[in-house]
Parts: sequence; structure tokens; C-alpha cells
Amino acid sequence: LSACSSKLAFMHPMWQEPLAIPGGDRQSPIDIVVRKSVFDPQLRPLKVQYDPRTCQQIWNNGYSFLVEYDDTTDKSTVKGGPLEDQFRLCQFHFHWGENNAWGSEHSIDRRLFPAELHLVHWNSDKYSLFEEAVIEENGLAVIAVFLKIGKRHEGLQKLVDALPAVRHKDSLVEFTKFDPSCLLPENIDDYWTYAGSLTTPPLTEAVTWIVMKRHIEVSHDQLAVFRSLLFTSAEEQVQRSMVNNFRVQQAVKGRTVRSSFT
Ligand SMILES: NS(=O)(=O)c1ccc(C(=O)NCc2ccc(F)cc2)cc1
Ligand SMILES: [Zn+2]
Repeated sequence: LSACSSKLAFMHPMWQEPLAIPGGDRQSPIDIVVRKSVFDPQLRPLKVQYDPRTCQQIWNNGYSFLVEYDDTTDKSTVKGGPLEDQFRLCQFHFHWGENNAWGSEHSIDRRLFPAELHLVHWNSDKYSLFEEAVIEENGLAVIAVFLKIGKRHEGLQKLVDALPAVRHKDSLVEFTKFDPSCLLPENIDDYWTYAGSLTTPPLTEAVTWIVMKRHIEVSHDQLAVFRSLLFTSAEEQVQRSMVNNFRVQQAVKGRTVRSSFT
């Protein structure tokens, strides 16, 4: 185990891991061991089509902050790549650490990143609601993008400026005309993909994970604003900083991680 992950062992996870998990053989997140991943030439390029007009609000749900999209029509979608069907964007959110040494849920050869973006989509070819899709093995597709500390991300700043309005759990603010494709790396053709689960309860094994090889850069100050958010609602006496909102990594259990690149 690398140094920082041994430190992680002494940290209190955000919530108690359940004793039994339905199935339990395709849980997320995982460490992606690059030399064990298998190049699959049949993986096609991802086709991402996001309409900024479907952006609605930001909500602090006590785990992360969610930027929620109108998913009543097929206006913001992803298809191609490992996906057989078309998937509708419903929200995106992040996971991050208390410092820049860790914070991501996935890792690449044990390398952790300070934060990880999740763009959450559900299979609108097969189901009519997110809540239906979330219990089906081909129900969800989540695109994961690693964040590294570097230059300021101009597109992210509009979101960062809105965060103080959702400091407390259960707060919500209107947020419109945000195109999440600005948060994707230039190259979205290089990714790993594997069959996994939600990383927060109900942990259902419904997710086709698409983990981008290329990261995006955000500034130290931008990530500091993420850490100014709170897990706790305004009424609670003790306020707790929203940091380290990642799940502990899970066993790969014989799964194959495929790569779209050699
Ligand atoms: N970190 S992650 O990308 O894996 C992830 C994505 C979405 C959700 C979610 O929507 N939970 C609420 C929820 C779950 C089931 C429902 F039926 C309704 C709401 C949880 C985790
Ligand atoms: Zn997530």
C-alpha cells in the first residue's frame, strides 16, 4: 500500500460500510492496475452531447454537491464507447480530500488524485426513470474524470462561485446554462471501462464505469472552495467540513478492466 493509503486506513469513512451488499462482486471504486487492463479494439469513441439549457440547480445532499440536469428528454446524452444504448445525463458531482494527497475514488496503479468528477447518466433506451435504471445491471453509465492541482479552470469558476450558496446540507440554488463538456479532458477517446456500482448507498451494481485516462487541472483555490462546504445542515450545532467524501476501494473480484487505447 502506498504511504497515503496506509494513512487513509486511520480515517473514518463518510458512512458505515454495510455488512452485506446485494451481489457484492462488482463494487466500486477500484484501483485500476494498468498492466492488467485489456485493450479492446471493439470499444468505440464516446459520443457526448450536452445541452447547457438542461442545467437546473446545485444541491448539497450531505455527501457532495450535485449539479442537476433536466433528464425528461434526450437533450444531454452519452452513447458509443462501451455503451450499447443511449444514456441521459441526470447530474454530476465530485469527490475530494482534505488535502491534495488524496480525494479520488478510483486510482491508477495506486496513484490517487486530489478529486474526481462523476457525470451520472441512465439508460433512456431501456428505462423511463433514473430510479428504475438504478437497480438494473445496464442501467447507469458514469464518466469519471480525475482532477489535478494546476492552472485555474475557467469553466469551473462559475460553479465554484455558486458553492457558498449551498454551504449546508439540503441547501439548493438555481444554476443554469452550464455545459459540463467543459469539464471533460481534450481527449475523451482514451479511457478504461469496467462493470461496477454506485459508490454511495444503495451501492447498486448498475454502473458501467468509464474512467478517463486524461485528467483536468483546477487551481488550489478552486478546490479549497469545495472543502468549504459542509456535511451538516444549518440547524446542527457541530458543523463538519465536507472533505474525504470518497468510498474505500473495493475488491476487483476477477473483473476485467478494458482500455480503449494501447
Ligand atoms: N458516486 S456515484 O457516481 O457512484 C453515484 C451516482 C449517483 C448516486 C445517486 O443518485 N444516489 C441517490 C439515489 C440512488 C438510488 C435511487 F433510486 C435514487 C437516488 C449515488 C452515487
Ligand atoms: Zn460519485
